[in-house]
Amino acid sequence: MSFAAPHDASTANETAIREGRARARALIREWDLKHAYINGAWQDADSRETLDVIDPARGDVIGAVPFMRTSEARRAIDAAHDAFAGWSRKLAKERAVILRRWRDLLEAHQEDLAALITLEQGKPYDQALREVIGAIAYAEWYGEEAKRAYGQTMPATQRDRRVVVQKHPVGVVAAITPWNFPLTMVVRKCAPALAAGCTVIVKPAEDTPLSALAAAKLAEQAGFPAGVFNVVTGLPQPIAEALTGDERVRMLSFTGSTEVGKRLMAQCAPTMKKLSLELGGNAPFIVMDDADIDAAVAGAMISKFRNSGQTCVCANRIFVQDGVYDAFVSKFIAASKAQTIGNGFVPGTEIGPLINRQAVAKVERLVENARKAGATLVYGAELPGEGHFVRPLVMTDVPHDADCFDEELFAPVAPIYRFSTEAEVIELANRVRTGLSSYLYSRDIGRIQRIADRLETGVVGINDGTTSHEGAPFGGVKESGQGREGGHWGFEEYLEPKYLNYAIG
Ligand SMILES: NC(=O)c1ccc[n+]([C@@H]2O[C@H](COP(=O)([O-])OP(=O)(O)OC[C@H]3O[C@@H](n4cnc5c(N)ncnc54)[C@H](O)[C@@H]3O)[C@@H](O)[C@H]2O)c1
Ligand SMILES: O=C[C@H](O)CS(=O)(=O)O
Repeated sequence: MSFAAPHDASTANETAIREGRARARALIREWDLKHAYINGAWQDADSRETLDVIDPARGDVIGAVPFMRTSEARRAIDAAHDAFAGWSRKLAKERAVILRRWRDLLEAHQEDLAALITLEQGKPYDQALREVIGAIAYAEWYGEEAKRAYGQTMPATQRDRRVVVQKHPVGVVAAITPWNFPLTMVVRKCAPALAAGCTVIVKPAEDTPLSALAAAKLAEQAGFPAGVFNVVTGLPQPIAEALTGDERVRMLSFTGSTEVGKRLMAQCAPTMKKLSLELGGNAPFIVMDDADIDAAVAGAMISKFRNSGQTCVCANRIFVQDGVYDAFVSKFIAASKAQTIGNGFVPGTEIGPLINRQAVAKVERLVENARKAGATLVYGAELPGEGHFVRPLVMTDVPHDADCFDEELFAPVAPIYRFSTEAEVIELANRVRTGLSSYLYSRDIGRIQRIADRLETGVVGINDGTTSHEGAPFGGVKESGQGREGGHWGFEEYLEPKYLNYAIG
């Protein structure tokens, strides 16, 4: 399968691309984003080796970061461990002030940070800006939450006893983050951890390390003490082995694929680390006969194609009930055809490139498998492609035993499945090993509640294709992970309760 070329390289588009790239590259240059950040110092790899960072839209090198391995990861653990006593003993209010400064700096630089995200990850600029706004929201939330690590007293069961419950920070936290939200995933983990009094070592995805380094630059300016916030760059395994194998690291917070999550879970077992795992999804998007079809199409477009289909909550299986199937399919194809694909810096672009060649190869494999299994490709032009661009693809008649029923497509490819009854679609929706998010379009409140009660996911969008909220407990069940991010739930992940039992004589 070949891939769409970016929309026409008109003068106006080329100017927008040139200016956007220039803005992002100026940030990389002026903030000197070519060193990792350990113990309050910007450091190179011990070997002086570097890893290139690639623009997924153009395929060219846009930067380079230190290729660090075990020794540098150990130095980061030393720093975080040494800094923990001082940071955890600060008043919650003192930590809150620094977090608020970090939030304000993220906001002050939001447009430059968005340009950096578009350059290293490829998403359209307006979506990148929304990502930065999302990161600001998490930093704001946890700057406030820092002061709410509330304990508890409880009625004594003996006259000469009193019980007091306190909350204590877990300790040193390792945070391993994905490439699809290169800034928000860092802030969504580090803000609650830092608010709780933990110290953090971040290992960002090797495809998108620059946003994490930019976050560190602003953390330094915000006043986090040396060793409290560290970023180690490089290929994952040697760094992750050091982080998971060291007993001084008391928690791993990981966002990424279920496959890697399982591996890291096993690596953490010997040192009994606390885990927060935000793993893979495979969202069912359910459209009932009584749904508002136009609203369902609009919601499916957002849920399917946001971030070029590269989010953990993207609709991965679209289920449409018999009575509205033909109407939905024709409207959805028309809307898909209208999507503007190309370089994320061009205003109005809705779909950018996939992150890398492996992602393109994966979607090629899944589409070819579905076609051979009997799926019909009802829209998806065979265009000469370049880079990592994949035009929106709509498939119908997809068999339930096609690989894409169980695997995340992580691309702008929409498999549509027909169903007849509530019971059938609930069984189909739940027939997978993951359970992160799901979507349900209906106007019958009884039907909505009946189905939502039985969907095996951590998040349900009701007549809505997006579900992000910094105060809500985001996370999944089954093989989508454990733990939650967002709100007080995300804060408690980084706290341990301790109860004091007083004999008062
Ligand atoms: N649940 C969520 O909140 C959420 C959010 C974003 C992405 N995801 C999931 O992440 C996946 C896509 O992201 P991805 O491709 O970056 O995932 P990935 O698992 O390949 O990589 C995620 C992170 O893990 C690191 N990593 C990779 N292999 C490793 C190993 N063997 N040991 C240690 N670390 C390793 C990577 O360098 C990266 O930093 C999808 O499955 C998506 O659903 C989930
Ligand atoms: O990709 C995973 C993100 O968590 C999706 S969202 O930004 O939280 O909706």
